[in-house]
Amino acid sequence: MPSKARNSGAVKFYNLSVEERLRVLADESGLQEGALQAFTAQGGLNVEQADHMIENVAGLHALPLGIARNFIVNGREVLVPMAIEEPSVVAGASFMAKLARPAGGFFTHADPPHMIGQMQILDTVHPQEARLRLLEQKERLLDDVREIDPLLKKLGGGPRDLQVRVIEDSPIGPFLVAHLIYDVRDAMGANAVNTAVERIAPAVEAITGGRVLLRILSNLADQRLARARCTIRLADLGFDAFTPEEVRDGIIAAWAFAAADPYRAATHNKGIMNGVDAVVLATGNDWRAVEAGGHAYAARAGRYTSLSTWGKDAEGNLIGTLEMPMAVGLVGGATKVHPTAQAALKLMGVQTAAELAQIIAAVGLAQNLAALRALATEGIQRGHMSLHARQVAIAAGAPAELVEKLAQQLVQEKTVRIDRAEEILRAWQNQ
Ligand SMILES: CC(C)(COP(=O)([O-])OP(=O)([O-])OC[C@H]1O[C@@H](n2cnc3c(N)ncnc32)[C@H](O)[C@@H]1OP(=O)([O-])[O-])[C@@H](O)C(=O)NCCC(=O)NCCSC(=O)C[C@@](C)(O)CC(=O)[O-]
Ligand SMILES: NC(=O)C1=CN([C@@H]2O[C@H](COP(=O)(O)OP(=O)(O)OC[C@H]3O[C@@H](n4cnc5c(N)ncnc54)[C@H](OP(=O)(O)O)[C@@H]3O)[C@@H](O)[C@H]2O)C=CC1
Repeated sequence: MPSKARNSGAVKFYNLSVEERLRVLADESGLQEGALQAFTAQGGLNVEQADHMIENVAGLHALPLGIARNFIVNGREVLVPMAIEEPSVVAGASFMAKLARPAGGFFTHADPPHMIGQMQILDTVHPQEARLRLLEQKERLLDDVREIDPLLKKLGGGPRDLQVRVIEDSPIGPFLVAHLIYDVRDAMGANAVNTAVERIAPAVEAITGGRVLLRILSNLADQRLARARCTIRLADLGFDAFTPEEVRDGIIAAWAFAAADPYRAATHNKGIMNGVDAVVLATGNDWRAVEAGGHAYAARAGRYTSLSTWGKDAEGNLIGTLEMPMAVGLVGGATKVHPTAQAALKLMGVQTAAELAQIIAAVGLAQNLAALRALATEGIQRGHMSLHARQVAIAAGAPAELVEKLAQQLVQEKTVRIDRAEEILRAWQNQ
């Protein structure tokens, strides 16, 4: 069901209580009363459910779930759930989505959900000849794979290609690698792919005369890229004493640093992953898989670099792009089991895994912009630390009724430090 969210920037959402926010979200998304119950402590994952998810369960580990506002993705208003412990990320994403709105928000698309299953083929007498034998039998092998999963076949998924290459230089000498390209539809796809490569391995051994050792999905899902772009009008970039041109050119120079230097690129991409991981996590998807894929893709040319690009268009507006592997699903893993993940998907109103992947790319790009805009102007600490101050106040032992007051005091003093927070608390208690 598509989300009916109206212009989510119209409400000062962050000034509401948690209960009021839930009511606003239900109203904006057109969901039934109670559909977002899973966002509350009473309605989320319980220990009994958790006990069936992993091993040796001893309890639950909760994270804050915030909602990024103002996102327009391909013309549609989207409310974006983000599970993250770090202050200023949700605010930064919401702010940049607001800046992107006048030029239409985010424009995204994604490749078909093609995942790669790898087979490592050892002990062939002549790897190059074995490669050709395998390619000659490609259609027969793909036909065999097609029959493994009738549901996926019915849904329009299944095998798409078999690619074979020889790795000439490895610590154990040359060997053959086959990639089964598999359309996993709305799944992340690890299980379907792993099943398929394990099933066809004996046939691969018979054809090549070799021994198939590893049969496993590759997390470098470079056949399943998600892409997002946005334009920020020059006029909307001015900020404090900084002219729009200074902000734009600062952002471009900050990106150039990441494009050219891996030490900076790691931090730059961490900023992108602040947004990406938070949505991946909120929807019950495997963030290790997305992280591994993203960083491997960033190093694909043999040198680790930025996942995004920033530049200017003919009118001088700022333009940003992000392209990265996005292996996320709507059906498998924890997405179907975790009640909060189910509610998060409903709130976004996504129908396909590809649609979810595109929203995640948009959030990654917005998050990158938030960090670059702050870094290239006032620095990261003012915006970040003023929101971080509440966490420092809690860590210093402030009771709930004093958290906000203490945080404000720390920000005012420009000393967001736990020792100072403890000192202030002691002074208040002795009054
Ligand atoms: C934090 C802001 C947004 C403040 O920015 P500001 O200028 O103080 O904000 P504002 O009060 O003018 O409000 C502007 C908009 O921000 C949002 N906003 C504002 N306050 C809130 C709030 N309390 N709760 C929710 N949303 C908030 C909201 O959308 C609001 O619009 P409105 O709704 O009022 O029309 C800005 O300073 C910012 O974007 N900073 C960067 C945040 C960031 O990148 N955090 C990541 C943590 S640092 C890191 O891990 C990565 C890094 C930095 O190393 C990556 C890298 O190096 O590239
Ligand atoms: N390297 C990695 O990243 C690895 C990750 N994992 C884990 O794998 C999990 C994700 O695996 P995944 O295979 O997605 O999950 P599942 O196997 O749980 O779910 C996918 C299955 O759901 C069924 N299905 C129902 N409807 C659809 C639909 N519309 N589109 C596609 N499939 C549908 C299909 O199974 P059927 O046809 O059989 O009913 C499909 O194979 C994650 O938990 C991840 O952590 C595991 C191993 C390695």
